Amino acid sequence: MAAFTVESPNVRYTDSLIESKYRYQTTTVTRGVNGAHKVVPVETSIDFQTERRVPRLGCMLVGWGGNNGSTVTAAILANRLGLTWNTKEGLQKSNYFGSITQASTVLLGSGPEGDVYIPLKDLLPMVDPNDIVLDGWDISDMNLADAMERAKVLDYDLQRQLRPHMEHLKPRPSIYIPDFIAANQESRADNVIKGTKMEQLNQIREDIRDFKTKNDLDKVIVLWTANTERFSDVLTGLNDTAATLLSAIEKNACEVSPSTLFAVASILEGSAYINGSPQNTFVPGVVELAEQYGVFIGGDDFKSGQTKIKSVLVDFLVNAGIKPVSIVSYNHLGNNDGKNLSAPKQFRSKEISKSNVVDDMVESNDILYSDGEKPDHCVVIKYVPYVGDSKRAMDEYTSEIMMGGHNTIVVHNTCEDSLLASPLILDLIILTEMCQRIKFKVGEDTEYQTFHSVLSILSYLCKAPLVPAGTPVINALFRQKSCIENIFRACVGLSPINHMGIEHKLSRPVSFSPKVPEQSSVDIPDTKRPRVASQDIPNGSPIVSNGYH
Ligand SMILES: NC(=O)c1ccc[n+]([C@@H]2O[C@H](COP(=O)([O-])OP(=O)(O)OC[C@H]3O[C@@H](n4cnc5c(N)ncnc54)[C@H](O)[C@@H]3O)[C@@H](O)[C@H]2O)c1
Ligand SMILES: O=P([O-])([O-])O[C@@H]1[C@@H](O)[C@H](O)[C@@H](O)[C@H](O)[C@@H]1O
Repeated sequence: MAAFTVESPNVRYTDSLIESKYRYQTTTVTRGVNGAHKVVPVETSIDFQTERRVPRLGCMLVGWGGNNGSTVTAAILANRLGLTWNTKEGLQKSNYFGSITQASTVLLGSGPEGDVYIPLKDLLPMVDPNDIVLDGWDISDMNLADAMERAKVLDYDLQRQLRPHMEHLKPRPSIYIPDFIAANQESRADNVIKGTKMEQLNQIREDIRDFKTKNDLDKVIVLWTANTERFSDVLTGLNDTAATLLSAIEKNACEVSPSTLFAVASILEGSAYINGSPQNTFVPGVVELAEQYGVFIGGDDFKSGQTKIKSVLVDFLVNAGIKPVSIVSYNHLGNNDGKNLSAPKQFRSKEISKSNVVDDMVESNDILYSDGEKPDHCVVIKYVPYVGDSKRAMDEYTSEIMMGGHNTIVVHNTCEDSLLASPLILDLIILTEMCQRIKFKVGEDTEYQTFHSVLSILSYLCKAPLVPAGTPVINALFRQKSCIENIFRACVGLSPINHMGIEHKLSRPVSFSPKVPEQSSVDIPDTKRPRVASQDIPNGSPIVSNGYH
């Protein structure tokens, strides 16, 4: 049963669709000749159409046998089986903490009983992670039970219960080109596809088809969680267009990376492709191919830990009128990801994706920063085997405050790297699939369209968000979350949450609910009834409650 239904003349539910007629309001700003801004409020009608049927979804992970791949597989199985396990702190239950779709709530609206929150996953009909069918590739042939043990992420008592469910899961052979990942990975590569690039591409395509047919799936999404590659050169005639890239693959050109081959194979099979690592898989030829085939691509690099905090903290500082001038971020970790990143070219890919994350916030404030001015920003990662997957992140933020003062904030974070990334993998898959079922018709347009192939709504989950050419890159975390929430709200005909709360700020109460029917328009199960603020009284005139009254 749906968690709520919207009663509005602008929203229609059919057996297969949710249709909403929406007024989209934006503001266009241009700079006039005299330098003053000209500001025009713009309103456009948008008809949204969302397919209600949740498909049978499969996901293929590239790097399935790695720490992230084995951990997310274990987490899905443990949740599906409802497993509990003993730890020194007591009994632990399976959960999906860290996933915005599964473990975060959104404000639906307010009513006589106060604010009502529901899980993000209930805003629209989304795939349940427990139902995702998994498969994948790895250059290491280790089965998933052994891979989970190798990863040393999950408690022993949980591993013990999961082993029989994971032993039979074996990654398919993958594409290994030693030049793209660190030389220290070579000993893992015992499960590789031989042949030319064209033959390798065809094998991956065949694998996707095979997985889809054998599991009777409606859709497959492919996600790269394999090792970080070095950046590829982008060259005219090699990978600058879809045609040159396909021809380069036919000619077995060296500079086509394994991840680019996976992306091309997915696109040709009509499967969305997501890049959880920092390398430039999405060379211009891949982007053009995705546009030609109308397939979603998204990335780059999971925004899991230190960078996520940075995209909150710097947003807060700059929006508070405080000027960050030096950001120094140090990391050490001892998992295989850390080992791979100890090689300079692979580290460089990560350094690039971790470094641009404050750009939009800095550029938004020309009181604090002059044109082109940026804070010093230094990113260091060191491999320390002993700490395993338990990543240490240390950050120092130094800012200028009023009248020449300085404010230094130091953050120390210790956390299992793969338990941060696994819920992001789920969100990326679930949100991508959800977006595949949304269509919209803008203004006078007579035909429905889908989102652009470059699925920038995934920015929340990515360190270096990939966006359609010419559109803004947003890194600030709460702007990114609002984007997801408000687009999904629009699909069910609800206006964006604007936090104005005018109804609570009036000196003379007036009714704000002329269209709300007698019975609440929102059907909420009793367990989800909101807590009622004690100061709420029926006639709408609020009692001041600030701790003194
Ligand atoms: N854990 C996090 O918080 C986090 C955050 C952002 C990005 N990432 C990125 O996610 C990726 C995976 O991280 P991890 O900790 O699982 O690393 P990992 O080294 O444990 O796993 C990667 C797996 O990929 C396999 N592999 C390498 N090249 C391959 C290829 N061409 N085809 C198929 N398999 C291949 C390896 O054998 C390994 O099993 C890394 O690139 C990492 O930088 C992780
Ligand atoms: O998400 P985050 O903590 O900023 O970044 C992390 C890096 O700092 C870490 O060194 C790396 O191994 C992880 O894969 C991840 O990219």
